[in-house]
Amino acid sequence: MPITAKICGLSTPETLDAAIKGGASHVGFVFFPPSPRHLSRERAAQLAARVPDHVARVGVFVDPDNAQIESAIDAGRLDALQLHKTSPVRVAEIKARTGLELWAAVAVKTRTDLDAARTYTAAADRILYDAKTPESAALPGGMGVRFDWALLDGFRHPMPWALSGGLDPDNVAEAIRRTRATLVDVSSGVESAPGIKDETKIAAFLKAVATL
Ligand SMILES: O=C(O)c1ccccc1N[C@@H]1O[C@H](COP(=O)(O)O)[C@@H](O)[C@H]1O
Repeated sequence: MPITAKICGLSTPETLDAAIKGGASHVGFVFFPPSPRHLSRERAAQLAARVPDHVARVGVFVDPDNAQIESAIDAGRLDALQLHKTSPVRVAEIKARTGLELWAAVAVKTRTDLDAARTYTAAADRILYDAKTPESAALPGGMGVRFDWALLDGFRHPMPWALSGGLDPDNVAEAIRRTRATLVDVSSGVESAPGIKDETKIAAFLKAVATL
């Protein structure tokens, strides 16, 4: 099965184009004001217009309300929604309202954390295993925190899934070999500073994925 990749937190035409040119299957637009990657609706609309049909636009949210979601879907022409810190009931409501592909982020630090994946079976289309960030952290993701990939050994995934959390051009091949992920997601690992994507790192990440 080909390995695919999402480059998340894109905010400029140049870095978006680098992700598309490098072969990303998905591009991520963050709609969460505390994030250095947060996009205004205007900026999202400008970027969305550059994305060809074969690349999916994923909106990233943290327990959003309906108005936030609806304006972002319109502006970013979103194909899928990635929801962090959002309950299974709320994910199901959002699925019913939007009809879009829904990704439920599951924050992982211990094996027990994986149990949450099963609570989304009726609501989400994909689980995104992400590293749990510290309680005091400003963001639930996008901080380059990695979890122990061995926690996924022998775990029966209840639905399609993707791997994220602390991936970068140097470790993504090992992560894929270790976990057998077929979709990987990166944000800070292809940046030169928080919120500043690096075209060279994006290309290196996608090359590392493509050579597997
Ligand atoms: O990137 C953000 O700013 C962000 C904000 C709020 C929720 C999630 C966010 N990013 C997601 O976090 C994971 C892991 O990121 P990293 O590669 O460890 O930096 C990724 O799925 C991003 O989409």
